[in-house]
Amino acid sequence: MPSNPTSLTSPGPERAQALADLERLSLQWQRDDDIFTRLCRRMTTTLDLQELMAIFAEELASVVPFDRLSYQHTVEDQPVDIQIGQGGNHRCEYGLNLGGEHFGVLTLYRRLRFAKQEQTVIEQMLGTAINSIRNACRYDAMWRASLTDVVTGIPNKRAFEDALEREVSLGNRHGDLCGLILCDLDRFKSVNDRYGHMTGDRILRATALAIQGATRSTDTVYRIGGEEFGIILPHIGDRECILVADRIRNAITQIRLDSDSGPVSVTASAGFGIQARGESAAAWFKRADEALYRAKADGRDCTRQAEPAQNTDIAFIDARRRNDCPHIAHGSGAQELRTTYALFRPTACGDSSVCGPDASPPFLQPA
Ligand SMILES: Nc1nc2c(ncn2[C@@H]2O[C@H](COP(=O)(O)OP(=O)(O)OP(=O)(O)O)[C@@H](O)[C@H]2O)c(=O)[nH]1
Repeated sequence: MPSNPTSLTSPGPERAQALADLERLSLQWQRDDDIFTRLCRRMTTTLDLQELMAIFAEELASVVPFDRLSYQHTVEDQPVDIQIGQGGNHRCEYGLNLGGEHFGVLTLYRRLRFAKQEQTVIEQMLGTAINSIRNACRYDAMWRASLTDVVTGIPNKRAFEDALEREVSLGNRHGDLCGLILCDLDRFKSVNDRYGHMTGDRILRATALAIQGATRSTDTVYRIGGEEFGIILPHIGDRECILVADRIRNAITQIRLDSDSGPVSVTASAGFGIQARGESAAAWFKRADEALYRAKADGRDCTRQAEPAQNTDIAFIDARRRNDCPHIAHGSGAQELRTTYALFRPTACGDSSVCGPDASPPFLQPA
């Protein structure tokens, strides 16, 4: 520390001395690499709990070896379970609390019992890390809340859109196609009008549960509108998808709620479509939505299948070819592919089996 910080602002030789002290201090700080300072610096570089625990484990292992670190917590009703390393039958367990709030349980395992001195260092390191762990837990809670519907507690429209995009990328890359069911309660406005909004909310919650109960654990259910639900179903074909859509509608029809104005029940309409190769998320959703619209127009309480996708098979073939051809090296989705193909076509590599003139899909026109 400068011997007297106020001399930094006073003219004369005292200021020169204070500046020299300050410079020494800053150099010393930059050189300081004790374990606690380093841990503190590294723990502020991320808000991701998994990364944070990896940093903590790495720094701790450099002073107190251990076989396994386990961190368990519940954020927004969802379990967080991080495991680093394996083995060890002795354990030290720490409940992480700060300002009266709980931020999970961290447990260290080892074949050899932890000595008292080691426990002291572990506790000091946890004391250094706890603020960063708290910040990461809060960030995680906010992030999860932004993807969760407040009425039903299931993932919301934003989560649905992310998931649909993810499925489209996976489907186009691996050819493993998914089903999409859109399910909408019938004349829900009249339920609200007749039984009240609170009962309407209870119906929405019961619907979410009914859909989850009628689908596999690998399927995901989202509330994507007022009384509209989206269900993404991996590894499914047309025939199975219609059965699931009807099973969902049947489960919704079974819902019975008591209210001041008598028992409440609802029906639902559904539209579904299997993702087509090369199809964009927006186009896939639009097909399923049009099918739902037809189900409503056909009198409700029924399921309708989406029309087949347009041209996407050819676009998918082109996507495969694009990967093989160094001249056609970017873009994704059928729409973009057409442009990409048209732009890059004139400079194609000349290998006719990959991108020669004979292989040109008929709908692709030069830009
Ligand atoms: N209770 C409750 N109602 C909601 C919520 N969000 C939207 N709604 C209601 O859902 C109803 C949707 O009405 P409409 O879009 O006319 O559709 P509908 O009455 O179900 O008719 P169809 O879909 O054509 O069968 C409206 O009354 C909205 O107020 C919610 O979070 N809770």
